[in-house]
Amino acid sequence: MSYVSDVIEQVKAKNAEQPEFIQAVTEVLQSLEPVIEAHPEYEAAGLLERIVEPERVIMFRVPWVDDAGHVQVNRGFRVQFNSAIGPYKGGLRLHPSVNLGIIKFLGFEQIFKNSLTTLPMGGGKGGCDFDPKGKSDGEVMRFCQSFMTELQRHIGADTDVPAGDIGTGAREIGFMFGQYKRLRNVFEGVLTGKGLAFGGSLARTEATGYGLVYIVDEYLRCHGDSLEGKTVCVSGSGNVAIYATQKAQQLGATVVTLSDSTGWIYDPAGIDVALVKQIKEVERGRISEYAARREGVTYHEGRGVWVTPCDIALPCATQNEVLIDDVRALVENGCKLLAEGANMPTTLDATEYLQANGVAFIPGKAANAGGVATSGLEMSQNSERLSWSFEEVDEKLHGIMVSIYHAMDDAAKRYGHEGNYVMGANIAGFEKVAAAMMAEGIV
Ligand SMILES: NC(=O)C1=CN([C@@H]2O[C@H](COP(=O)(O)OP(=O)(O)OC[C@H]3O[C@@H](n4cnc5c(N)ncnc54)[C@H](O)[C@@H]3O)[C@@H](O)[C@H]2O)C=CC1
Ligand SMILES: O=C(O)CCC(=O)C(=O)O
Repeated sequence: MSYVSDVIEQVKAKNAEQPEFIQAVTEVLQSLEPVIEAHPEYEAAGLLERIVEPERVIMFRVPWVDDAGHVQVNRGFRVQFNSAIGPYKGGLRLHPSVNLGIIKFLGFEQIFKNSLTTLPMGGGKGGCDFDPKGKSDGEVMRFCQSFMTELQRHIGADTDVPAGDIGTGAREIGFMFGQYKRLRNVFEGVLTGKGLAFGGSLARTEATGYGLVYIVDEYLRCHGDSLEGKTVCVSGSGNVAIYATQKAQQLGATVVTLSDSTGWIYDPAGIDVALVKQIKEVERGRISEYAARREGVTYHEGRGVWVTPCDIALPCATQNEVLIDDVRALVENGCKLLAEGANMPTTLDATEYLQANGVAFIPGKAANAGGVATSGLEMSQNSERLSWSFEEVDEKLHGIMVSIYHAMDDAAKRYGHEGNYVMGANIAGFEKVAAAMMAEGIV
């Protein structure tokens, strides 16, 4: 058995109840096989055994009182996965499905994604099985204060810098920042995605969605094509989905679908972004309301976005939302490119099917890295106590996405797998982390 297969088996045995973590590790390690073969010193240094084990896992009680006066208890997590190239960095997910395995998969992916940005950020992720949906602002505030009361002792601007993810937007980050400052008596860039009035960066809100479209645009440009006139399917209707839709349409594409956990909409005229923002960001309502308010739109219960014919698919909701039947439909309908806005939205078999059928596949750790890259730019602004203009941040974001495309494309070519961006992104992200871990000794 090869060193890589051996470590994958160890991870499966040790983490049998964490399927998403096993899935992420399997995908990354398998694609690193040629790099590991070229570097026998990695095995001697136990590099892979160390990289799949978080440096620290923190799990804690989050008690809070709801509006009816009842005590509620949730389970909070922070996985500080790898600090070889910088302070831990990664979002906080608030969703009832959150468990240790999901946070570990997200933290593991974050190591390589953050490395791809070229900025000095290690990998981490956290969250809680709390559901902000249907809660009052007061309940969300009391929850966030309780969550931060424990988390604050483990984080800091040079130690670990959390941010948003599913269920954690500007409101939640504001409440958490307020509690951190109150308990630690220090005003520092301990979180990113902050409001503009207290150290947030312009363009961080838009960054993940815009970055996704920038990398797609660079891929198309390098293949003599563009977004002009393309039909695009997007899933989700949160932060990433909204700004990916906006940028794709600004560059001449028509986005015809969006979804949430209850259903999806088809709008052949192209999504009205202002209406989605009103429903999702202001009213915190359901995507079904979009169909009720706009002519010519159909609403479907359940999942099903990927049966819609499109040139480009951008899954922007959650993990494992693109299954084998979905990709069969996409291929059948002539889809030419899938880029992951969400983290690991495509299952392993679906990914392989796309690659085998000539669909370009850009994995999340490259395609959605614009969010954390702009968080890195927010950290730089906080450190120098300055704020850059929207145009300046957006231009840097664009440059980073273009460089990620070429880093992943070059790495795939260097190892003889041109066009395999899963391999390219994993290898390019791994190389810097591996070099740092080797230099830092057995820690
Ligand atoms: N916000 C960010 O900067 C970044 C987010 N991501 C990833 O992008 C994805 C979306 O995150 P955000 O837009 O920030 O979250 P969000 O909370 O703003 O939106 C999430 C969207 O996904 C939908 N969704 C969640 N679970 C679902 C399910 N089981 N089935 C169908 N739809 C579901 C929600 O209804 C919502 O529309 C996640 O995978 C996240 O990890 C990745 C990089 C950065
Ligand atoms: O902006 C950040 O620090 C984290 C973004 C994130 O959670 C992600 O890239 O999945």
